[in-house]
Amino acid sequence: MEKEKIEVVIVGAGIAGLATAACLTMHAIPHVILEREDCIASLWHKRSYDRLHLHLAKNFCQLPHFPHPPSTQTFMSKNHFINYIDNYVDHFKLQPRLRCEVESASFDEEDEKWRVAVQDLETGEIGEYVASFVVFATGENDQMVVPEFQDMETLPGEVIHSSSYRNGSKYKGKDVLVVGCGNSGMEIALDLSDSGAKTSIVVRNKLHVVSREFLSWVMPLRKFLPIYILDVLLLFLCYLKYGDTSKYGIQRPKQGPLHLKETAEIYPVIDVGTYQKIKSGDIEVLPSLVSIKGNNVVFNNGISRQFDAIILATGNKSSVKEWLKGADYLIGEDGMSKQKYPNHWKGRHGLYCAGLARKGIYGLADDALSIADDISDLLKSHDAKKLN
Ligand SMILES: Cc1cc2nc3c(=O)[nH]c(=O)nc-3n(C[C@H](O)[C@H](O)[C@H](O)COP(=O)(O)OP(=O)(O)OC[C@H]3O[C@@H](n4cnc5c(N)ncnc54)[C@H](O)[C@@H]3O)c2cc1C
Ligand SMILES: NC(=O)C1=CN([C@@H]2O[C@H](COP(=O)(O)OP(=O)(O)OC[C@H]3O[C@@H](n4cnc5c(N)ncnc54)[C@H](OP(=O)(O)O)[C@@H]3O)[C@@H](O)[C@H]2O)C=CC1
Ligand SMILES: O=C(O)C(=O)Cc1c[nH]c2ccccc12
Repeated sequence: MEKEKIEVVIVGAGIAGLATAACLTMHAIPHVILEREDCIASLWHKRSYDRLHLHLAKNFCQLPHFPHPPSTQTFMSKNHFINYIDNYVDHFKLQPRLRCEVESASFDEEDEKWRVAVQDLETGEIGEYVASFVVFATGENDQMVVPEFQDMETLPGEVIHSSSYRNGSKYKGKDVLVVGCGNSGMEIALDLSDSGAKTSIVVRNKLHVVSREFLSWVMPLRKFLPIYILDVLLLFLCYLKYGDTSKYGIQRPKQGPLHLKETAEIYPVIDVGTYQKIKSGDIEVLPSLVSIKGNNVVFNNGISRQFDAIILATGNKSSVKEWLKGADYLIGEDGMSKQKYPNHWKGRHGLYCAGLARKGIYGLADDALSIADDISDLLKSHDAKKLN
């Protein structure tokens, strides 16, 4: 591949990258979207389980300039959302370059341009884009977090990460352990149990279980009421619904769910039926996993159990630090935006990040709008200077 000049390079054709491209299209700004996978929105197509429904109501889950029609269900299914993204791409005529991985990006002080090194994963060819602006939209969930447990390799059964789990059909009648009780682990445990697997889940820390409906009542009030009042309201409603969750091995943190989301970027667990199954004993809660010795999995309360399969629902992380160097002022150790919200999206010399502030879909939609507006303003002022 040759050297190619373009105004804006967008890294990642997830929804953040696509939204940014759509907003640039609205400003008629030339750009290219580079995507490592062979499809757009790879997280939704390839790295999520079948029964997934969005946790937030549809009005929090739409991309810029393309609202959901009134007929759309409140909590969209994964397939419905994928369909929406496909329509978005068609509507804005977006044409990402697939199977093209960005390997590095650096700013050339001399000609004040970004040099973005890419590899065509089909041909192995290396190429370069020269751009005035780079937007990285590589996601907060790009790489699996896989813990190493002592002697893990001695387990004869299957061990997979939650991103490879699709449904529970092959686990019927099997003993399955889910490690991790974030939103993925809790819903996968429910799915396994519904599919007839004998299901256990490791809960090693305190967490907030909140109802999806209650959260959707409280979310729109964020504009009018302080978080601590909303947390009191949400926890009161959850208490009426769930009672004291600590009786069943789930202790709530001292601080409220929305406060923790806001200050520590910890997502609450949105319950879609798992808690009832824990209460009824259909799903067993176990403490931290210590080691694996052949068939035996040992927990920190001393008990040891046997499992046919383990699903590691232990989360994901950003990968941007691997290829983007010299931007430590913008990206923290965790590969997420480091600058304070809402000014987290803009770096120096035309560098931007979209979707790395842990603000869900509507957060990345805001990022896309802000970034495209900013690039448009810069280009206009640049043109005005040239004319003067
Ligand atoms: C199972 C699951 C369910 C979720 N549900 C919700 C929800 O209901 N509501 C919500 O608000 N959020 C949800 N999230 C959070 C979710 O991460 C975001 O909403 C959204 O998908 C993020 O989009 P993104 O474009 O930022 O990242 P991604 O969708 O991860 O897209 C990033 C893209 O960049 C590509 N890429 C990465 N590095 C490179 C590189 N070097 N070169 C080229 N391409 C690269 C990747 O292949 C990927 O396609 C969910 C997350 C998970 C894991
Ligand atoms: N329907 C939807 O909208 C869905 C949305 N999501 C979103 O996707 C993102 C990723 O979620 P998810 O995949 O659940 O990842 P998370 O990072 O949210 O959760 C990971 C979980 O694994 C636990 N864990 C990590 N390491 C270990 C270990 N060694 N032993 C035991 N437990 C461990 C963590 O516990 P600890 O807290 O102790 O570290 C935590 O409970 C989130 O933003 C989530 O909200 C996910 C699924 C569905
Ligand atoms: O509003 C935010 O800060 C978000 O990140 C959106 C969001 C995604 N999942 C959630 C769960 C509870 C509260 C907000 C969110």
